[in-house]
Parts: sequence; structure tokens; C-alpha cells
Amino acid sequence: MTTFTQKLDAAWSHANSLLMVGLDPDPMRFPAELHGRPDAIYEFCRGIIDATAPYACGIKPQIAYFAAQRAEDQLEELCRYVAERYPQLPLVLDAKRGDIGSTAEQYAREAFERFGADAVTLSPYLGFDSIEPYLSWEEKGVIILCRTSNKGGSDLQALELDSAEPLYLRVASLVADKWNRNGQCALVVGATFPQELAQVRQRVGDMPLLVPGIGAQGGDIDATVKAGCSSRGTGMMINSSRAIIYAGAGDDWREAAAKAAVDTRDAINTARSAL
Ligand SMILES: O=c1ccn([C@@H]2O[C@H](COP(=O)(O)O)[C@@H](O)[C@H]2O)c(=O)[nH]1
Repeated sequence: MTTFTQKLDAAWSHANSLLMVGLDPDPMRFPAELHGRPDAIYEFCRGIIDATAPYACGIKPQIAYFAAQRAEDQLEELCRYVAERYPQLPLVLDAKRGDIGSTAEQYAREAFERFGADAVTLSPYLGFDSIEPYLSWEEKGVIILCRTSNKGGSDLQALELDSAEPLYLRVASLVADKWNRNGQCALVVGATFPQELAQVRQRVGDMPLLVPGIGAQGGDIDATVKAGCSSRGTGMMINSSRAIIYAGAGDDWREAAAKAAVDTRDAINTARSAL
């Protein structure tokens, strides 16, 4: 049985890439050749995956973009496609679930059985018993929101506790010291806050981090790599979605996505080589 963590480790080294390609498919932004097709979401995402997979350490579909278009069936087919065609490529379902244990059991089945994801993103807000049902899938990854990339993340995550530490660092410690019983946990930390990213890295050792916020959100790649790499020079799934999938709007959309992925991977690797 290969675990998520082992699969991710292998992808980092085989692809020599820390880039995670995000799938946020918005039909309004699709190339003309896909307009009006009932399977447009599937075909768009498949095109992006085929174009970018060689340069990526994983794929991250955001479930809201599929659910909003009543296209969960296309997501299901896409997940099957990735598992069959790119079995070495970790698939992270970005769902940010968080609910009481009985409901969490159903969300875990949705992520791991229905979609066959290797890992899922979760909110820590409901506490350990809301995370436990996912942890019982021992080979799967459980990626917990810690310091999100959006400005409003500070409203709660930066709140100072009695100990004077911010809430996001308490989440980091809780996950690293108590919840990560099977070595299957990871954290979400935004590239838009490199200082906080460095603090989290220091707190959690070499735990994998999912790092969104470069590309369309403007996070700085050099600062992200400096702040977030593990002691082995890996440790991050640095996500870029819109800047890659919408790099081209014409007939060359696949080639444009491939070029954006290569350029992003290379910018990350240039920063890694300066560590
Ligand atoms: O803190 C977070 C957590 C998740 N996301 C998700 O990542 C992508 C980012 O897309 P871009 O187009 O690269 O900005 C998107 O799916 C978000 O839901 C995040 O941005 N920040």
C-alpha cells in the first residue's frame, strides 16, 4: 500500500517539481472550441492535465467549480482518468470540509471512495472528532487549513491566544503534535504570507505544506521557497490554478498552459537552487 506521503515524496523527486496544478474550471473562460459541449468541463480539465502533468507534483481540483455547474460526474470521470493515466500523480481534492463526526464519515467516503482522491483539504474549526473519520483512512492525506492565502484569513487565524501565539500556530502545533498519529497530515499555508509560512515550517518540521497564492494571487515565488522548503529542499505543494489553466484563451490553450507550468516549475527550482 502506497500512502499519500510516499506518493508525494516520489512525485517531488521524479518530476523534480514542487508545482501543484489547480483545476478551477469556469466555463465562461473556456476556449471557443469547448463552448456548448456538455462534457466541456471534463475535456478542458483533461487537456490541462495532459499538458501539465509532466511538470507537476500533483493535481488539485477545487470541488466547488464542479458542483456549481452540476458537474460532479465529470469530476468523478476526471479523477478516474488521472488514476489510470497518471497513477504516480497525487490528486488532492480541495473541498475544505468540516462537520461533526457522523457527517465527516460521509464526506471522507465522498473524497476517498467516490472521487478516489489521495488527499482532501479540511477545516480544523470543529476539532479532532471532525478530523478523525478521515484519519482512519490511513493511506490517505489529510490537509488542514492553517494560515490561508486570503486577506480575511487574518480575521480569525491571526487572533492571539492567551499564550500570545496566533491561532494558526496553535493549529500547526496541534496537527503536528497530536493529530498526525499516522504521519498522514499536511497543512495549508498561503504563499501570500511568507513570514507566517516560515513560522509554520519551523513549528512542524518537514511536514508537507499545501501552499496556494502564487500566480493570480500575486505571492512571491522566491520568498515562498525560502520560507517554506523543508530540510530536504522539498516539503511544499505550491499551487497555481488560474495563472496556468487560463494562460491562453485561443487554440493554443494547451500549449500555453504547458508553458506556464514549465515556467512556474523552473522559477521554483531556480529559487530552490539558491537555498
Ligand atoms: O488558503 C487557500 C486555500 C485554498 N485556496 C485554493 O487554491 C486555489 C488558488 O487558485 P489561484 O487561481 O492560483 O489563485 C483555489 O482553488 C482556492 O480555492 C486558496 O487560494 N487559498
